[in-house]
Amino acid sequence: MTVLDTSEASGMIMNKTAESAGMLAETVRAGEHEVKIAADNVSVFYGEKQALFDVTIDIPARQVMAFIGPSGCGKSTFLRCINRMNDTIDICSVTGTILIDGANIYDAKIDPVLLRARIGMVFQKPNPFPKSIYDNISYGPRIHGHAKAGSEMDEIVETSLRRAGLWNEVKDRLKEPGTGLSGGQQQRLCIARAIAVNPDVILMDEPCSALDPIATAKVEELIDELRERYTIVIVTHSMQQAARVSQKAAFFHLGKLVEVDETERMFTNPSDQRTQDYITGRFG
Ligand SMILES: Nc1ncnc2c1ncn2[C@@H]1O[C@H](COP(=O)(O)OP(=O)(O)OP(=O)(O)O)[C@@H](O)[C@H]1O
Repeated sequence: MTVLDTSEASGMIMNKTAESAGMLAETVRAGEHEVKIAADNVSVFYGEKQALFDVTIDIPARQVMAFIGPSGCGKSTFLRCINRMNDTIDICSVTGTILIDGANIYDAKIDPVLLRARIGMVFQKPNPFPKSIYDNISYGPRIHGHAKAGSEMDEIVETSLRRAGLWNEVKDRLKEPGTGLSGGQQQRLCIARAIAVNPDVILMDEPCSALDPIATAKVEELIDELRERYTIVIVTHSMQQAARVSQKAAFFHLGKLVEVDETERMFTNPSDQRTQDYITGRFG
């Protein structure tokens, strides 16, 4: 694996260079939303076992797309393909292509560590570092060379916490440990941490499943605000949550992508019987 320097890698992955702008144009369909992520025939194997079958999907920029489907259908597996987290699982192999802004993220020249810095991820359970609130946010920008300590870093920390809707709650306790916050605050801290490295895609794997209804409502509100700036993909078990936060939904079943549509249309008028059965609670 070639290790690229940050500027080269971010250029390859995200910047609208002349080349990627040209490729991007190919991925934009007339009259549709700009495509941010284009997956083509993606299959995933855990050893001999195939978990995902030929998934082809376009994920629009600056919208929220929800991945829904019964347990074990491959939602998280596919989410992890988008930032190459599956690379960290020894027995896992991925075939097919995924383009982000027209650049193939599985290209041999892409360093997955740098890729993951450009694609934020928020997990089921809030997982702040055992560090202060400030250091939770400043860690990423520092190791990726976005800013040094000082006023520049203070500004990144404040902006990230403001965007995550947490600033007013923590501005007087930035030196206290992140783990001392409530569960909902910790999850918003993790979202702020993801935002701090200036990604344009944020992946969320059941981000509210460990939260109470009030904290869930806050995170959902936040997701709605964040879509102005970021492309968000969220795995959720909750149909209500998918309906509340997403504009598009993708329904997976037994490792196959069954249907992708506007969330509202999928929930009122699904085109596949399996989707209909799932959303009406017949299985899953
Ligand atoms: N690390 C792994 N090793 C082996 N098999 C795995 C691994 N991770 C997932 N799988 C298998 O891949 C399939 C898809 O799992 P995945 O976790 O992606 O589904 P999911 O739809 O996200 O499920 P859930 O909603 O329960 O989280 C399942 O059969 C699962 O057992």
